[in-house]
Amino acid sequence: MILDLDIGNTLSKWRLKDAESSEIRSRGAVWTREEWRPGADIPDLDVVEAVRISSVARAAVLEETVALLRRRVRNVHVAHSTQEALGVVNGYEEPGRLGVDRWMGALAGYQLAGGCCAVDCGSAITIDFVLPGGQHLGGFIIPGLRLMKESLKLGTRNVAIDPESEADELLEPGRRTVDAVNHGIYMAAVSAINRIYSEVCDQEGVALPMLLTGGDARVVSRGVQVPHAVWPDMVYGGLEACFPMTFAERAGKMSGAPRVPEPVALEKIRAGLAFSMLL
Ligand SMILES: Nc1ncnc2c1ncn2[C@@H]1O[C@H](COP(=O)(O)OP(=O)(O)O)[C@@H](O)[C@H]1O
Ligand SMILES: CC(C)(COP(=O)(O)O)[C@@H](O)C(=O)NCCC(=O)O
Ligand SMILES: [K+]
Repeated sequence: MILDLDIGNTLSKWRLKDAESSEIRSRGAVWTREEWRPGADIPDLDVVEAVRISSVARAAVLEETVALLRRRVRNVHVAHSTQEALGVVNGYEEPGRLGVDRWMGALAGYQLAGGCCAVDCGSAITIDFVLPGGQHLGGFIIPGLRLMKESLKLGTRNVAIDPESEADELLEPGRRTVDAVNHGIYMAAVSAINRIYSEVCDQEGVALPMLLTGGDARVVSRGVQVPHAVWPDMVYGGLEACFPMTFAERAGKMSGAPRVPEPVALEKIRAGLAFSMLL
């Protein structure tokens, strides 16, 4: 079995993948803050022959996790943000400082769609752009939904936005604190994503397919007007592309990859921008 780890600032997600069939056997998540201890809903390492890790947590957490795993597993691969990989050139002045989860998302998005806009709705919401030729432009970072809520200190932190609630419901003025907060942070997130996407596509003269991932992707997806696809395993896709092990991965196939969304015409994006400028 292959154990893939996506260690974020809130949750450490893991996924067990069958090395022969490429089938995903199980998955789970534990809070990143706590030590990464066996038994706490993580898989039995005896069945694991290789581990692939994307981590943005503190170096100490990663070192501890790698040390623990190396005692039990032969192959442990740790992903890093590099100057270039798989045809993508890192747009950061200091490539190593780009969050590894963002780099994994950019690589997976490029392998799937070529040029793309990769949005990861986690502790932070990150929005990255890769041009059709593989040039990563850098991106934008805004607080994630939970962080925005916590910053308000209005005691609404644990009241998540109901992923099943109607999108237009979230456009209504809130008549209770929790609704005022949830509608506000939802609009902040989706408005930023819609506008940033349009501005960058306008600047670069290309309409890019958008791929959405992260724990809040389902909620945010409902408000994103840009044609997009939700790919929960996009960060894992970057690990599969960087460290291909199964037959399917060697053929460039990434688990759970969605059909590439058809962007709207650039003219339409530009018209939308012009109109929003008039408001
Ligand atoms: N089981 C969960 N526990 C905590 N947050 C969750 C959970 N499921 C979804 N979320 C939402 O997803 C976000 C964390 O998503 P994730 O992409 O895992 O973050 P990160 O990669 O930054 O750790 C939280 O901000 C929260 O809004
Ligand atoms: C921006 C992030 C905190 C997002 O991480 P996440 O929301 O997945 O926990 C992470 O990508 C990170 O630590 N980046 C390093 C700084 C940068 O990308 O510029
Ligand atoms: K993430």
